This record gives sequence, C-alpha cells and structure tokens, in this order.
Amino acid sequence: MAELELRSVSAGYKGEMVVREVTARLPRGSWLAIIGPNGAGKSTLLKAITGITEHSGEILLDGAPIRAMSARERARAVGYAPQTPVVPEGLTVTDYALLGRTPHLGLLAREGRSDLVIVREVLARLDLDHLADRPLRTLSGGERQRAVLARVLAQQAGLLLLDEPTTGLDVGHAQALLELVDRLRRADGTTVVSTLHDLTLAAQYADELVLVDNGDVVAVGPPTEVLTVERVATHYGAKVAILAAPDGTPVVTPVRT
Ligand SMILES: Nc1ncnc2c1ncn2[C@@H]1O[C@H](COP(=O)(O)OP(=O)(O)OP(=O)(O)O)[C@@H](O)[C@H]1O
Repeated sequence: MAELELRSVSAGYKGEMVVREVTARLPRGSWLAIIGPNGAGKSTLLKAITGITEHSGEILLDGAPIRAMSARERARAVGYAPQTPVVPEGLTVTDYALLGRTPHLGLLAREGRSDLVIVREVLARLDLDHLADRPLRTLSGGERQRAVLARVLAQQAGLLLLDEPTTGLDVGHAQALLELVDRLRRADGTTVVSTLHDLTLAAQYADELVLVDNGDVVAVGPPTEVLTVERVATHYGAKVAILAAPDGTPVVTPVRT
C-alpha cells in the first residue's frame, strides 16, 4: 500500500501550468479531497499523478519518483477513475471490471478464477451483481459510473485516484460507494485522493482538504478548518451556511437571500 508525497507539483498542458506548487504528504490509508470551483485545476492535478499530464516538481510513491515507474508498474500501483471515462461499448459489466485485473496478469495470461472472485465481490458491493452480464451500453448513467469504479476497485491498487466519483449517483449509491472506499483504506491501507464537488461529502470522508482556486492552493487542512462561510463565498461565489452533522463534521448547505 502506498504513501504519496507531492513536492511543489505544478501541472498543465503544453507547457502552461494550470495548477501550481502543490505540496502534500499522504500517509498510507489517508484520504485527501481536492476541492475548488470549476476549472480550478483539480482534475489536472489527479491526471499529473497518473502520468497523463505533464508535471514539474516531485511526485513520490513510497519514496520513489512516479515518473521513473514503467507503465505496468504504475498500472499496478495507481487506480484512476476519470471524470468522464470512455468505456468500451461491446463489453459486459463483468468483462469490463475484469480489465482492472490486467496489470496483475503475466504476459499473454488470461484472467483466472481468483480474478473473477475479486470482480464478483466488487460488483456485489457496488450493487451491480444483478447487472453483471449486461452490456455496458445498456446501463443507466449512474450504473455505468459504478461499473467504472468497479474496474478501478478490482485493480486493488495501493493508491486510488477518484475524479468526482459520485457524479450521477443517487444519495444511497453515492454513500455506499464512499463507504466502500473508506473501508478499503481502513482495512487495507489504500491511500485515496479524490476530487469532490459535494463539500459535505468531502468533509465526511476525507482527513484533509486541499482547496484550489484558479490553479493555486488557497487552503489545506482538516475539513473543519478549511470549510468556512467566508472561504466558500470567496472561492465559489456561493452563499452557504455551515452546520454540524450529528458526528460533528461540517454540513455545507446553500442559503438563499
Ligand atoms: N487537455 C487540456 N488542454 C488544455 N487545457 C486544459 C485541458 N484540460 C483542462 N484544461 C484547462 O485547465 C484548467 C483546469 O482544468 P481542470 O479540468 O483541471 O479543472 P477542474 O478543477 O477539474 O474543473 P471541474 O470542476 O470543472 O471539473 C481549465 O482552465 C481547463 O480549461
């Protein structure tokens, strides 16, 4: 399982850095949520960790620079669920989730029984077992989103990068998914970095929040410190109230004037 360190990481496209100077240290089993308004640079930062976008600075996984890892090593170590995944239409849900096992197979090897057991368990936990044999193209938006997460969870990587994992999910399935990820990190020490627009969910599940605005980190720390009425107004242009859930975590709710 993985410890992740970002040292002055800037990332962007064609030499233009759209997110700058991010420094963070995530012990194994921790959960960092990257929050911020649309276009702030959240997805770009996640993509830099996967190696999809260029970066400067250092990204270290268990102390080793991620840019020195081979594609295969990286695929084993890092599971990434993009915000708008391209899914191969011809596959069934099971076949698609089995793709998550590919980095663990030997060259030319096919998935075996143990891979299928892992996939079946993940599908059951994501309430997809009844859809296991359905072609992906026949799924609803939320079901398809869960199938994408099933593939990533079947990968059993030590580092999970989840870009807006609850988009399109109803409140029950969103909660079930986040609870599953939370169990993984507590049981297996999986380290999680996610972007989340829902600030209440971010506060409930993440240990730390990084608030990014216009490419700059404007606040870092535990949810109760980062989430203030003033910050949400300044960086999102939103008027909110911050209440407390029964367990004391902040609940961010829009208010009308
Ligand atoms: N492939 C790309 N080439 C050039 N610029 C890009 C590319 N992808 C994103 N950008 C730009 O980089 C900036 C940050 O985008 P990014 O997708 O990281 O934002 P985000 O915080 O994830 O936004 P959202 O909440 O809307 O998903 C934006 O200005 C965006 O237009």
